[in-house]
Amino acid sequence: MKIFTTKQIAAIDQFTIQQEPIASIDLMERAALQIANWLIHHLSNERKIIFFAGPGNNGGDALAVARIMAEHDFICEVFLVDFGKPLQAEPAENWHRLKEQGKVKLGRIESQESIPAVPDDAVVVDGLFGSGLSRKLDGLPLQIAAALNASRALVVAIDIPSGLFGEDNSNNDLGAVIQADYTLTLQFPKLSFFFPEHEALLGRWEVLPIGLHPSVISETETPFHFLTAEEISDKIPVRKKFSHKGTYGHALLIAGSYGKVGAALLASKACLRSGVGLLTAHIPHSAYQIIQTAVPEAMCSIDASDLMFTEFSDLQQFSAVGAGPGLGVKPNTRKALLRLLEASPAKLVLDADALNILAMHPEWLPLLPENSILTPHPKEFERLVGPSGDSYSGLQSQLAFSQKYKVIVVLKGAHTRITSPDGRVFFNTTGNPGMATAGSGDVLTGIVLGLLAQDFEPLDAARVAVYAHGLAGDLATVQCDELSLIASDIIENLGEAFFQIRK
Ligand SMILES: NC(=O)C1=CN([C@@H]2O[C@H](COP(=O)(O)OP(=O)(O)OC[C@H]3O[C@@H](n4cnc5c(N)ncnc54)[C@H](OP(=O)(O)O)[C@@H]3O)[C@@H](O)[C@H]2O)[C@H](O)CC1
Ligand SMILES: [K+]
Repeated sequence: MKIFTTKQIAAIDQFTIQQEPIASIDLMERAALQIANWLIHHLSNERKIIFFAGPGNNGGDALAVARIMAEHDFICEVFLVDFGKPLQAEPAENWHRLKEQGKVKLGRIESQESIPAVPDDAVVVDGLFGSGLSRKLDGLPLQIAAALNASRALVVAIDIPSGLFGEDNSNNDLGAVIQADYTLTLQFPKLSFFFPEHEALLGRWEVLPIGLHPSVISETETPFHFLTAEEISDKIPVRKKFSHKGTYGHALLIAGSYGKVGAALLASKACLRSGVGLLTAHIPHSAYQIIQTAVPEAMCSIDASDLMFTEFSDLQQFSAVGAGPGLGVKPNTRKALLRLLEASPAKLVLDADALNILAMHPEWLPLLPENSILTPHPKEFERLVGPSGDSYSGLQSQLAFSQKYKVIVVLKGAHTRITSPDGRVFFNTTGNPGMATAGSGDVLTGIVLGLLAQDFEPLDAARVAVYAHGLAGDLATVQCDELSLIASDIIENLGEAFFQIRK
């Protein structure tokens, strides 16, 4: 699904008003009804709701929601922030409707002294600023945000917590932003919702549809997307009756070293659970019995070294190669990785120590075959590209790296993000904090490898693998607390995850 910038959303909004057609006051009412409906279903009407309304349409939404909630017998109080200019258009009309209704206590905030005390058991609806925020908070809005952040009331933000920009917050002061417990965002999540440092500002966020016009949504281009099952399900082919294991590719996994054989084991199992026809695990001699016993479905290619990866044979027979989990970074392993890059496998996924070796030898980066998939966690990514500060800047570095070396980068995290050499970005929406556990990344590498070997387009392999990996992790928590989740649980649930994606 597409993620639009706040500027694009305003344009889509205008198009909807003209083409549907719908009056802008009625579109605001539609948004307000959605928000009010959510609040009515999630809150007790014994809790007082205090609305803070700003000068723009975000404030207009808040005024309309207060009126609707009052009709449903909620105790509402509204504070309009007075910026010394009269309200315009839809916000002015909603202020008028609220006064006419006469069910809501109305107040104005003109200075710090008139900021009301907020009881701990109240609910605050933040309608100060939304997607029209033009500068970071200062003066009175900053004082209001500080007062709300100091209170223990539950805060629900309309569209976006006031003070947070929809995209680039690299120059923002995040301490000045209103900290919401819930963010009810209209029609589309904003780009900044996918960045970890904003988690505490957004709380839990939900997207409420307001019926913006489908044709303009499909015509408006954006590089930013989030992954949904609907958009990837057709990438997973239905198996043909007369197919055989040769139809589904032969993967070579180069993984494990003495003391880190588990990484090879987890990646092998995950690869096999992802539909590959044949898997050869290239492992040090000492890992042979372990792998043959624990993963009897895999064939083994045994390194001359007892301890680590130092050599490989002809790559001709393999449809995809994966390297990295548990390899270590010893000099002989580094040399062998260089030879692997020089052999230029057509489909390649690199993870963990393979990436650490690349960070030690950035001069090898140009050897990466086009459309190779790299799956770093944030620390590995930082070793590769250097520190990049906030997430927005980090995203720019990730895109630049993908474009420079023509590779797909899968940066693992709460919203794992995939950048492609053509400039597109995909954020994942599955997964949970229980997956921050040893071996979870090895499982992802195995899935990517399994899909690549079956001849998935590399970008599709990355997208399906990331989504399925997260979904399997989510399914694992149905029976098991996040705290107890281990990487093997993700593998156990892969079958059900693929099943659900296909549906
Ligand atoms: N399509 C939709 O999603 C719909 C969204 N709706 C709601 O509309 C807002 C966006 O409304 P908009 O009026 O464009 O913007 P805001 O309400 O966020 O605020 C703009 C006004 O605030 C002033 N402003 C901006 N930043 C500051 C600041 N830091 N300090 C003080 N004042 C500020 C701005 O003044 P300027 O000087 O910048 O002109 C404006 O006066 C969206 O978020 C939704 O809630 C619709 O209701 C339905 C469709
Ligand atoms: K807001």
